[in-house]
Amino acid sequence: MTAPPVRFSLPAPAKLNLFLHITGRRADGYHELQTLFALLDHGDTLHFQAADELTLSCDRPGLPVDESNLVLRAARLLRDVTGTDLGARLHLEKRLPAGGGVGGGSSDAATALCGLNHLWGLGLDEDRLAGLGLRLGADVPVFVRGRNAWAEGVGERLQAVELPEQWFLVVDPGVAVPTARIFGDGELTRHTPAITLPASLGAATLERFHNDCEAVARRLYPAVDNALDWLQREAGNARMTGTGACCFARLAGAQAARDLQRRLPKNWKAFVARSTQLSPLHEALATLRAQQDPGPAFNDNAT
Ligand SMILES: C[C@](O)(CO)[C@H](O)COP(=O)(O)OP(=O)(O)OC[C@H]1O[C@@H](n2ccc(N)nc2=O)[C@H](O)[C@@H]1O
Ligand SMILES: Nc1ncnc2c1ncn2[C@@H]1O[C@H](COP(=O)(O)OP(=O)(O)OP(=O)(O)O)[C@@H](O)[C@H]1O
Repeated sequence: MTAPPVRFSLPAPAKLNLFLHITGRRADGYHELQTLFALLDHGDTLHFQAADELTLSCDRPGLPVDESNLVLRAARLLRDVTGTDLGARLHLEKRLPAGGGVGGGSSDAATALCGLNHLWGLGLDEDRLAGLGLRLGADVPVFVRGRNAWAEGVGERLQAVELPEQWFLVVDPGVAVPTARIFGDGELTRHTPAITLPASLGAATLERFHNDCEAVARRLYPAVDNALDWLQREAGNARMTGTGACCFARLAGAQAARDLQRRLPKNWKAFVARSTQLSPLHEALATLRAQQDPGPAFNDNAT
């Protein structure tokens, strides 16, 4: 009799950049940033199953499942650095918009790294996984670490922060914004003065900060311009995340966010999400590990 195949599913949550300041540009062209990452309770799901081969499928037609997909790139990287030849059948349930600034591809990559580390029993620690993640993209480490974070450098210098639980309506303007297109634009503001991490990260503080990529994205993508204008009119505090395209507003609670979602103009897409202290990925990983933990040894001397 053969053992049942090992399988499990893990979330790949979205992020928002609550603000994003560009403070300079390095000699290699990469931009120096200061940003605040909030992890959300909404995202993709990656399904894992032990297998001889390494394969990926996805429920969203059009999203490549070849070597360009960050999930497979993460898996190959893990195989290369550890020398393992184990395989996995991976299936990606895609909810997040690609090129949406909510970190979809990066989060999928982080979930692949953490999930395969577990499936293959590699035992790599968080620092090692975050280091591998950075080789795949600037946004991958924050998802590997799984905490809301203040980020500096090109986004790789992370400091975990406590954020108040907040509800958001995130509008997807339906356009994919290539990150490099925004960072390559001649009109991008690259000299916002550096700030120190504010002592309080409540709504009033955050409203003093902005996203330097917004002006360029508004100019290049009218759908982003419309989404920001609508959110600002309806809710105030409208902001774009990352290099776009998604835009969001902070609402007083779940009900207020859902009410606003119902008032969206026809054919617009949006999702309601809550920021979480610990990434849903890490909660799920802890549950997986607990299921495998045999528990404390039986004590023969107990009365
Ligand atoms: C804008 C953010 O989303 C903020 O969270 C990230 O910094 C972008 O992270 P990402 O999508 O993982 O970006 P990467 O795949 O690393 O980089 C895509 C391209 O964006 C440009 N890029 C990226 C990050 C950065 N700090 N400066 C840059 O100039 C580079 O041209 C790079 O080739
Ligand atoms: N698993 C994946 N999911 C989505 N896009 C992927 C994936 N793997 C590779 N890509 C490619 O990455 C590009 C950007 O996708 P992604 O969803 O990460 O953008 P983003 O949300 O703007 O990211 P960020 O917020 O990190 O800038 C797309 O052009 C897509 O083809």
